Amino acid sequence: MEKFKPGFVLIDLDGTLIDSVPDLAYCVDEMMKQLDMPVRGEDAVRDWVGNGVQRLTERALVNSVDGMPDQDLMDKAYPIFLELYKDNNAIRSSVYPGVLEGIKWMKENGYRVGCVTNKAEAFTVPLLKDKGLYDLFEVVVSGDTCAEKKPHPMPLLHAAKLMGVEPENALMLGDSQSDVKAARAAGFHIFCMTYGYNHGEDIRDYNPDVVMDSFMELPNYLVAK
Ligand SMILES: O=C(O)COP(=O)(O)O
Ligand SMILES: [Mg+2]
Repeated sequence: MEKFKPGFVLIDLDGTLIDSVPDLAYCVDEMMKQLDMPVRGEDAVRDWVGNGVQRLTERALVNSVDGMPDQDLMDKAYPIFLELYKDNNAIRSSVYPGVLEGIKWMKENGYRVGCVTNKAEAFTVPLLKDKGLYDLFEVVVSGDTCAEKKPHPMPLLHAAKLMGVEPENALMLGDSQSDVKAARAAGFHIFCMTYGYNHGEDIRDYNPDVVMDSFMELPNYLVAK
């Protein structure tokens, strides 16, 4: 692929910037204990992340990526999860190796960067701040910023509009099929990370433009200053 210089780079959070599963799994399992139900563990939770905390709670309750719990159970469980995650969203989570270096390289080379996530804003902002990432982004679009979440293109188009950049001139960095679908529908270029969460599937099967093992590989595809 020929190197290019997008006018804007929009980066996914969970599974791309930050390994947030340890905190999410802790909260899922504490919730399950409070409900007198079996704990689910990190491996299961890793396959369920990517569609927001409400969908994660539903999946934990039914112990499957598909299906819906009874509304009564959900009404009991979801406030428990939210309360737990409020105090446990940046404790066990960590920034992936290479992320800071990659973003620093982009900024040194004149790139403008933003963050887009399906995580609700009440959790997104404190997590990015705790990990020292928040100030790197010109725009942060959370799961409840727009009427639709990824895989819908709306959050990406919203970010591009705020930045005054045409979608065809924008690049998304993500980890999941929702990122690929949202980027394709919005007209963004899309690079994906191999290390993230994609419901247990290989992200290569979703044909992003580029697949990378680390943000350190960005200079292989993006033009330097
Ligand atoms: O599922 C979530 O809460 C967020 O996931 P995302 O940051 O990968 O969009
Ligand atoms: Mg993700």
